[in-house]
Amino acid sequence: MTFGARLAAAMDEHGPLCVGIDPHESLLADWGLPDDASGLRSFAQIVMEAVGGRVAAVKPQAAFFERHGSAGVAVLEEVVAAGRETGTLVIVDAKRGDIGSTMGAYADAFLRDGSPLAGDALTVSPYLGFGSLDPAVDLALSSGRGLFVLCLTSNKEGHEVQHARTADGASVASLMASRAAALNAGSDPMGSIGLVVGATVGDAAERTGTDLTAVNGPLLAPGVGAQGAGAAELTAVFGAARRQVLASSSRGVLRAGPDVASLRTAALEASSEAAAALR
Ligand SMILES: O=C(O)c1cc(=O)[nH]c(=O)n1[C@@H]1O[C@H](COP(=O)(O)O)[C@@H](O)[C@H]1O
Repeated sequence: MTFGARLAAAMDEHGPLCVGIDPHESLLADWGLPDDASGLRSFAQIVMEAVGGRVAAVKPQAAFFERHGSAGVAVLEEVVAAGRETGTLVIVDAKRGDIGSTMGAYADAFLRDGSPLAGDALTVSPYLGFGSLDPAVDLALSSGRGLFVLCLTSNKEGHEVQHARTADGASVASLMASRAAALNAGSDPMGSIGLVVGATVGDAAERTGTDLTAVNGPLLAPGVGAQGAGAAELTAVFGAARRQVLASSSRGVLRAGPDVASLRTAALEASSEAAAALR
């Protein structure tokens, strides 16, 4: 089964929410955990116990694991394995992007069957040119995995690049979206090459001429919760494309920990809110 089909089924079953696993130093402290690999492991285990099998997806943010060195990367591998065991899709948020030949090695690490870091999808940056992602696109599609390509990001600096216009007047963001659309053409219920479009971006899709409905792929929408976006923003930003959206919240949910039951309640509430906003 393709990633697009598996994600559509998971969203139907659990609601359109991805819980971000971002073990910030401050969250580890709030949870009474040490800022080392053992604290990271406890944090990740608590999150997976709370939400594994109950939300559509989780999104471990690689940097928070990498900052603990190889022992932290081992915990990221454990999160990938826990997702597989609980039937929860894992989007590894590593935002990789490089020249094609090196991109092949990143693809091998994050998208190859049998690699311990290969979840169900990977976030990638197309700002070395969308074509530089080809090795990742090829391996994702041939292994039943997916990609989320940065398109309109939630940070305030993103417009410098993403809203810029090329010589023929098209915005960079709209070009990224049309490249994803071409890869997803004809897929049912949706393709496996998604985009990242922040829930905080307001009317950026319209202003940049980015046709999100035409993408026919999943739209990962971070920015829910801690960055200020809620139900109203999800509805306004995505409009007719809202059925493709996987809303993503990290700190907004994680703040409810470390109690497993409270964390689970926060995740399920966020999932219901996203479902209502995106219905
Ligand atoms: O690709 C992402 O996930 C991402 C893209 C984007 O445009 N904005 C964004 O915040 N993210 C990630 O989503 C998460 C947001 O975390 P919270 O603000 O705590 O919900 C972080 O892991 C970010 O790296």
